[in-house]
Amino acid sequence: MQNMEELYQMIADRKQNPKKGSYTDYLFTKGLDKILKKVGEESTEVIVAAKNPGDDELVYETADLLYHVLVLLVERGVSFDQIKAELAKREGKMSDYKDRPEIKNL
Ligand SMILES: N=c1c2ncn([C@@H]3O[C@H](COP(=O)(O)OP(=O)(O)OP(=O)(O)O)[C@@H](O)[C@H]3O)c2ncn1[C@@H]1O[C@H](COP(=O)(O)O)[C@@H](O)[C@H]1O
Repeated sequence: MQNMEELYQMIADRKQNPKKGSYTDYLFTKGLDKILKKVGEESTEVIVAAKNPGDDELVYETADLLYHVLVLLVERGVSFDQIKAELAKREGKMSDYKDRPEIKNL
């Protein structure tokens, strides 16, 4: 069982120590534009899956999207701790969302 942080570390390790034949290595070799294209494709697939009945396709496509987002973060040098810190900052602060100016102006 792999949690998100472990998967991030595995992907980061692939970048540091490329493994021939690895799909992750293939993405890093292709570069940022290819990774962004995959994130875009996988996002669309999640949307389509969510509109279809049943959970299996949605679960599968969400796992694909999360993996590709983690590859993107590693490629851009954003650490998993940065994401955790951002989420932690929001903890307990988002319940008054209706008072936030950017929401009011929608
Ligand atoms: N979690 C994933 C994971 N999720 C999805 N994928 C790959 O993402 C690809 C998505 O499928 P697509 O059909 O959209 O893409 P494709 O046609 O294969 O590729 P493109 O030609 O579109 O680039 C598949 O090849 C999947 O194998 C993943 N590949 C690797 N991992 C994990 O990443 C870690 C490193 O794995 P390696 O890449 O094998 O080193 C391991 O822990 C793996 O479990």
